[in-house]
Amino acid sequence: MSGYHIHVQDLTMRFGERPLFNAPALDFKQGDVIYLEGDNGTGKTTLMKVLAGLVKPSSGTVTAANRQRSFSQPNPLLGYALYLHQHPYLFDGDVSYNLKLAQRYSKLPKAEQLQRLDAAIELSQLGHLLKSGAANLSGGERQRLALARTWLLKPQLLMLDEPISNMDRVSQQLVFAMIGELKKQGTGLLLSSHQDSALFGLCQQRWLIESQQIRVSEIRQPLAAGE
Ligand SMILES: Nc1ncnc2c1ncn2[C@@H]1O[C@H](COP(=O)(O)OP(=O)(O)OP(=O)(O)O)[C@@H](O)[C@H]1O
Repeated sequence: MSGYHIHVQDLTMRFGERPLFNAPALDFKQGDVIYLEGDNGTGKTTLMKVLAGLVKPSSGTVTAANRQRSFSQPNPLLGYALYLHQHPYLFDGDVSYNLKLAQRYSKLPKAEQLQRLDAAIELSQLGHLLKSGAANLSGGERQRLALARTWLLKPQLLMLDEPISNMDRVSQQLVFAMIGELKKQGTGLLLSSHQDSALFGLCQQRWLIESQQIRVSEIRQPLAAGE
């Protein structure tokens, strides 16, 4: 396997006696844009946490390509695919502080970091709120800030949990545009939703959790004019 690639084999997940889902095989890699669909409580968040290495599956293997277990990194999945929670955690302090703190974790060259910071502020339309306390932001603004922070890191694999749920149209459009830009940059994206969403139009594959099975299917998008 070359590039970033998570491979899942013979996965089962249950909590106590209660089965949640199983999947014979799943692949999530750079360039993939996957729509993860399922009703409330079917296990979308849990699956993302399994792929992020935050939750151990009941059985099966989850492998991160080219990532070795080591003394300093006993769990090769941690930090491999970024996972953005539906209710993201923000740090005390203003918007600018939250962005700068994220930038510290960037491994990109300085010039690219600064370019991405400008782009993140522009795309998330947070320029007028840079000095506002993160705690005072609206729900949509919080989501935009969380995605802007993630954007700074230029992730190879990114999982977004219900990224446009409970947002007004303006925030939805901004987040949609940011996700579209990440797609153009080749970031592998796994986007969860419990309802029909405009995000479906960006995706090439669907993982549907239904009847405790994860079913994979290809999505054939209509060709845009000129294609
Ligand atoms: N640590 C846990 N222990 C026991 N049960 C859990 C645990 N985590 C999640 N669950 C249960 O597993 C089920 C799936 O939860 P999960 O959050 O993954 O679903 P979801 O598809 O993301 O739901 P939603 O669309 O409502 O966000 C839920 O019934 C939840 O209560």
